[in-house]
Amino acid sequence: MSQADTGVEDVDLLVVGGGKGGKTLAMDIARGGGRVAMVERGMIGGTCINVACIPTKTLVTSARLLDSLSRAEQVGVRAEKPVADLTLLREHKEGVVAGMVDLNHRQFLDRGMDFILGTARFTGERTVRVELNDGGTRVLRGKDVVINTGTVPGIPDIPGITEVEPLTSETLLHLDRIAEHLVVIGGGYVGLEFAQMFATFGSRVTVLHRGERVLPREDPDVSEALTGFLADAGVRLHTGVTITEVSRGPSGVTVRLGDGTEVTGTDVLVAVGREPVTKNLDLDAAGVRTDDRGFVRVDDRLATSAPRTWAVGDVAGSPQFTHVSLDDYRIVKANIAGGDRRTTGRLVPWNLFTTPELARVGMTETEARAAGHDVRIARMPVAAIPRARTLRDTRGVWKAVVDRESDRILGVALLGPDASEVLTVVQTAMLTGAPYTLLRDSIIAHPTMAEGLNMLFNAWTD
Ligand SMILES: Cc1cc2nc3c(=O)[nH]c(=O)nc-3n(C[C@H](O)[C@H](O)[C@H](O)COP(=O)(O)OP(=O)(O)OC[C@H]3O[C@@H](n4cnc5c(N)ncnc54)[C@H](O)[C@@H]3O)c2cc1C
Ligand SMILES: NC(=O)c1ccc[n+]([C@@H]2O[C@H](COP(=O)([O-])OP(=O)(O)OC[C@H]3O[C@@H](n4cnc5c(N)ncnc54)[C@H](O)[C@@H]3O)[C@@H](O)[C@H]2O)c1
Repeated sequence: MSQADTGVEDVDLLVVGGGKGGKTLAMDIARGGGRVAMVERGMIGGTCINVACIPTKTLVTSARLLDSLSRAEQVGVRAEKPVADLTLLREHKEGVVAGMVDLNHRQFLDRGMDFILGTARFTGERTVRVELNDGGTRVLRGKDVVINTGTVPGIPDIPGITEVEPLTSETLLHLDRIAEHLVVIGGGYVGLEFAQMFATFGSRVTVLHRGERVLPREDPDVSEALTGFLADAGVRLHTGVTITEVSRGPSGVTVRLGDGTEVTGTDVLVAVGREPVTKNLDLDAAGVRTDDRGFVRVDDRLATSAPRTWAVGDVAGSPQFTHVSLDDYRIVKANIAGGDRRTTGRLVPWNLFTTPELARVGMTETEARAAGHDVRIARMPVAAIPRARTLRDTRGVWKAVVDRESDRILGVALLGPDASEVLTVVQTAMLTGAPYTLLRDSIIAHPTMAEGLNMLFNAWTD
């Protein structure tokens, strides 16, 4: 690393914030011999492994085991009164997270990057000043700079909300207690995953959702099917609500609704979306423009308004999934090297890790019809799949949307056990442009959940 008289350290690549896309790029370029500095303010490995995907899915494993044990006798096993144990749950979650953080840290050092724990702030084009966590400052300038500072939980503008100090997806993971009655504001990904998990752990759970139905981007039949399974798990869902005020009293937190009714819980979780981490970055100094919500403005090459300054992941307004941040890395890596890779038209799968889980890729029926496709719809209960019978878990429904003219698969919604694994098979077929008949007519091993694809693409509703 070169250090001129000015005290500015020059590097080939400067990564600001160590999220999925940024850390992967930093490791890659450092391994190839480039001079790389990555600044991270505290979470080694980023949001996903510390306070988001990994801890939540680690706890989903616990909730699913409890769910399976509640049905143990159906599979010939007696399991006396299984319960969630707070201390063990915490140890389980912290063990998995610590293992991944440690692995990430060792990889950062092994690949030869300068991994800097501190908070970065721009002072000029492609230049940051870093307040080091252990004291002192450094100033770094990159030939290329990648902004990957992520998002944090948003707090809704509801009177009284700050005063009641609501839980967020991050603080709930401290697991100091299993709430007696958890009131969840927002029925999106975060709200629904936590709601079902805590209902299974033994909490009373009430979800208060603004829209007329949860997961409004999904077809109504799919979100209704999911809602039914949440109700079976004990989640009470109120849709179409307006929250007018929140206050804390002797019996807990009271949420007042627009129709005059009240819901009082021991704890309240806000899960109304996430905000970009750009406020204290002084992006103006770098010539980087943001949109009206604070996300970094990028073009479809993930270039910002400043030269050789890129943004990846949540902060760039990309769909908020770790695998998308990873794909942003592929795009920026190619473009830094002079290529022309773009985000336009990429096929993004995602999964909601409820039980059963919802796996999605491509268009919904509603979206496909709105886009002018003449569609065929295939729909099948999971109970039709032999593997589901052997699992004694026949909850769910699979749906496919196919273009009638070309036979190409436009999208699927798979609600059921192991749906997230089966999804990749469909996604791969879609990426190849194959007709649906590929999945209908391939030999798929029996008895697997994927075998259901042979059946789904024969289950036309019209
Ligand atoms: C509860 C929950 C569950 C989720 N589950 C899933 C899931 O199952 N699957 C999935 O694909 N996605 C999931 N997500 C979404 C996923 O976590 C995010 O999309 C992903 O983490 C975004 O990564 P990123 O690369 O944008 O940056 P992040 O991982 O957010 O990293 C940004 C980093 O920048 C650092 N930083 C910020 N400002 C500065 C600064 N000034 N100086 C230095 N460092 C800074 C932060 O400390 C942070 O480590 C979940 C999200 C939540 C909240
Ligand atoms: N399994 C996964 O991949 C996973 C899991 C969790 C989070 N995530 C990512 O994180 C993102 C953020 O998740 P999220 O659930 O916080 O946001 P979200 O945008 O998915 O859902 C928030 C919901 O809260 C509702 N809402 C907003 N304000 C409200 C209010 N005042 N009262 C009641 N309801 C209100 C909105 O209508 C919205 O549907 C997700 O969109 C997703 O990309 C992914």
